[in-house]
Amino acid sequence: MKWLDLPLAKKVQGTIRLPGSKSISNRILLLAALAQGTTQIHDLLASDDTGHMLDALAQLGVMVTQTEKNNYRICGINGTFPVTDADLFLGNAGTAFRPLVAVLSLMHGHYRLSGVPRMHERPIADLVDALRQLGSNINYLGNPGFPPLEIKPFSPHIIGDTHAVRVKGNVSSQFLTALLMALPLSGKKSIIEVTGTLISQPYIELTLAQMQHFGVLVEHTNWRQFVIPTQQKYRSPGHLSVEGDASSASYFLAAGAIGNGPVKVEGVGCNSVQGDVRFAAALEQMGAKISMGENWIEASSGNKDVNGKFLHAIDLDCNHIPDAAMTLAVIALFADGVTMLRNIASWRLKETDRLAAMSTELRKLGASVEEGADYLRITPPIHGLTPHATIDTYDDHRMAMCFSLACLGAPVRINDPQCVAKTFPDYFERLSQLVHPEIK
Ligand SMILES: O=C(O)C1=C[C@@H](OP(=O)(O)O)[C@@H](O)[C@H](O)C1
Ligand SMILES: C=C(OP(=O)(O)O)C(=O)O
Repeated sequence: MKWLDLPLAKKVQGTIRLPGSKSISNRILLLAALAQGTTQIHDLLASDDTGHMLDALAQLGVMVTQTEKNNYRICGINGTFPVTDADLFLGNAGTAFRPLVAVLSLMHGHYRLSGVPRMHERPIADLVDALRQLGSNINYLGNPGFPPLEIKPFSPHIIGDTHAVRVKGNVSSQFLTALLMALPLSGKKSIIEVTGTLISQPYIELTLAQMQHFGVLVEHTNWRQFVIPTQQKYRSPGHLSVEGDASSASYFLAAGAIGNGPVKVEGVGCNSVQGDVRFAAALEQMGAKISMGENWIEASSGNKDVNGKFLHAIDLDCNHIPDAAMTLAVIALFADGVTMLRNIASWRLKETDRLAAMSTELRKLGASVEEGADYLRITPPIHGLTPHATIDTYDDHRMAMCFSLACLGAPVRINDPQCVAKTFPDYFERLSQLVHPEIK
């Protein structure tokens, strides 16, 4: 489908069972593959990003069995992949590409890793530089600093019993995640020092929590220095269930807050390990009514102000919720004033340059947008959203999902809606179960 026309919607109400978290799914797939023992995974996300991880693991010789629609059995390889020569295509999945580079670079095989053209524009030098300190043998096959990559057998630089490595934290937290997940394979004590400011920190907490499920404990000092004690091995916990995706929850919660609601999402709640649950707090700050249980969150509109607006503008540092912050940018169209979203420079390096894309598309709906190096300042249109805007999505699932919310203010056309397959293939079907077009 080349585009999807969404009619103006007025009533938004209902309950959605969320698909599994992308970030948890890809982490536990890799850890289950590396572990000793067999892991049964329940509620895995079915999407392009997890499909790439599953295919790569199968190519590397891991026994992967789908036991039910979203359930898998993974037979762990206890530290060494059986296949020592492979070409892996990983699409645009950062959560597959970066950890696999780190893990494979500590093994004794020949591997080539590539992705879609955009993946070849997403930087990886900070991770490669860190791995080279250990003796990894990685070459750039295209532009220096970017995928595709060739990995040759590991020849350790460090003869002693401690690996010490420095990694930059200010471009993507996925580089630190990749090192953390890979280094226990060495069996040595590892010390990782983060240089520069660590961005997207909740994703590191998520990494440590998943490693802990597989029996590896990491100590850290103020998120600057991480120590993996010697002789820790990944061991299967037997069974694991994947939480619902907190970033995917943001679109439905936003719909509830803009369009009366209530909208309830199930699968994620106050006990979640995902940083993006804190999107709910931002929404509450904007005036939405939020309630939460252990495994659910519900959002509905608060009280209208004198101008008939439910939602207040906010000024927020969004570094801790880089993905869900995109949803806030579209909610800003419905707020009573100027919204500032700060500290989001990493947006430029994701599925597209999200700062540029977001500014361009918000303007099509009538907003005035100031695009800074690391912020967006969004002034909503005074007289409602411009109807019948055609929104480009830049092969970015989150652009498509965020801008679907515009239909709560005006009819809108979403180009190339199928890009949601990266993390949420049936997003639009699920949305249509909640959002009811205005009946004339
Ligand atoms: O580790 C992860 O699962 C992720 C980390 C974040 O990336 P950055 O660390 O590059 O901000 C986030 O945007 C991405 O969707 C998933
Ligand atoms: C940045 C994202 O993906 P990736 O895991 O490919 O970095 C995202 O899902 O918003």
